[in-house]
Amino acid sequence: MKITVIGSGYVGLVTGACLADTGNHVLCIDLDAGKIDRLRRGEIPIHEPGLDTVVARGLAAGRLRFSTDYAEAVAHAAVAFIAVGTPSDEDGSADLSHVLSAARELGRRMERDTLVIVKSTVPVGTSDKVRAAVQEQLQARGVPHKVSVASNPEFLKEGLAVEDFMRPDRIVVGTDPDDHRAKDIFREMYAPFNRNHERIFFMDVRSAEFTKYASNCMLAVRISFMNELANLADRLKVDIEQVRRGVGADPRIGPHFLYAGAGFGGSCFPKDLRALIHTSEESGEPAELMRAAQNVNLRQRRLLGQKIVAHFGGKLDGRTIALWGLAFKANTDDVREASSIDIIDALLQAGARVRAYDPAALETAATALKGRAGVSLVRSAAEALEGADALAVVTEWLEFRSPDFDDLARRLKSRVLFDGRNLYDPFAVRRAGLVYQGIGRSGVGE
Ligand SMILES: NC(=O)C1=CN([C@@H]2O[C@H](COP(=O)(O)OP(=O)(O)OC[C@H]3O[C@@H](n4cnc5c(N)ncnc54)[C@H](O)[C@@H]3O)[C@@H](O)[C@H]2O)C=CC1
Ligand SMILES: O=C(O)[C@H]1O[C@H](OP(=O)(O)OP(=O)(O)OC[C@H]2O[C@@H](n3ccc(=O)[nH]c3=O)[C@H](O)[C@@H]2O)[C@H](O)[C@@H](O)[C@@H]1O
Repeated sequence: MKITVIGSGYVGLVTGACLADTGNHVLCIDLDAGKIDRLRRGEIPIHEPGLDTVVARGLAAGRLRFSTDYAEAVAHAAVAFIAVGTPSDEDGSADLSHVLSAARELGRRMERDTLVIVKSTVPVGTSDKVRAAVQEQLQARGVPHKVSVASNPEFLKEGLAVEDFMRPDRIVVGTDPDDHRAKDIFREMYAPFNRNHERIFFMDVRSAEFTKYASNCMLAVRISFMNELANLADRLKVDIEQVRRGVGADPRIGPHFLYAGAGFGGSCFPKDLRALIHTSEESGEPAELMRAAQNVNLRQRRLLGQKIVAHFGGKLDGRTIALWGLAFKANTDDVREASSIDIIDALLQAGARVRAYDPAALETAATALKGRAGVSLVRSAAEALEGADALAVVTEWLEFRSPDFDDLARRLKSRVLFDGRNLYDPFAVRRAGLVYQGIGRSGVGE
């Protein structure tokens, strides 16, 4: 099948590369000429495990191509994904300008009936706006082509994007109920990923759009709930990690996504929560749970910084804090809405100097932290510890999982370890002579 993908970021690039890998001829386009130049050379502009191999295979086979040209995109295929960004607008709603601009560009050039698939995360009703935007252009040109619009939200996780796309737990597809041609295209396109033919959930377009927000917001609420329990556990001298295992053993609850920590970040949970709250309140429905989840998270992102400041009696003048992890989670270079930024701000405000290291996010963090004096971004975990009083671990990268605690105790002047992701055994840390502070673990081994 010939497929065009508009927007070559985390979602568009993974979608295009994986669909090329299963034999389709895919053209990915983007407005960012620098990004497209790098992709043409086989360079991957984001850190995403395994993506380089899939892109290289597609380029070598001639099934994956990159362009900045909408005319080429439209000429290439009668199936076009829109996978551009939908950032938060000032009022929290999803900014649809990129999506609608892509739709207009398509409409300006379409020369045949086309299926437009909205993959970006968009509020209920957006597919209708996309259809209207395309049709308006077609009418202006006086051409009779038919546009069919489907919703196919993406559920991949950064850091596991290729794996998630190749082995999805579900493929949600919203079409007009009688759009059999669109459904056939989806069945054919997703056949290689649709294990046992059980993975595609066809539904109406509005329900598909809503399913995406419902999923992300459900997970966000779950994490905030665990964080709230963790903060209570801290006061009650309970170990939230033992509680997590006990709670997660109930199959009605399940063990995944129950990790308390320094709060959730990234380009999606915070943004999608804001967007659904906006939709909810605009529709006259109070979004009480979602607002609470949002507030808990804003507090949680600041918590580790506050714990550090409190440990040193409210002032960090002359202190240096080592930070391991800047990305919002492991296996990505993404620092959008990462807790590390809130923590760094709290530390700087209290007068500290920060030495921060991340295996993949140094470049993105340098941009995000521009203008903040007092932060040094360093090239290794060991370098971050130089002259440091305490260590704060913010991202759960594999290379931070088993440090030599005796060595840490020798290097850290004040011998304190703040574990923002509950990675360590507090007994082992304390045996090495370090003070241990996790999230919801004050009762362990004291
Ligand atoms: N990042 C993630 O893990 C996931 C993101 N999503 C959703 O997918 C959408 C895209 O997200 P990301 O891939 O993370 O964004 P991104 O920011 O990495 O990529 C978006 C790309 O679209 C390009 N672009 C913007 N306007 C354009 C236009 N008019 N024509 C052509 N290209 C254009 C940008 O230059 C950029 O390269 C968002 O709605 C997001 O909520 C959904 C699931 C997972
Ligand atoms: O719409 C999206 O963009 C994507 O958003 C999330 O994926 P992602 O943001 O890549 O990362 P997650 O693994 O979900 O983690 C999000 C945040 O929650 C935090 N988290 C996660 C799990 C947990 O138990 N506790 C916890 O604090 C992570 O540290 C991270 O900051 C969803 O998991 C994907 O299904 C969805 O497609």
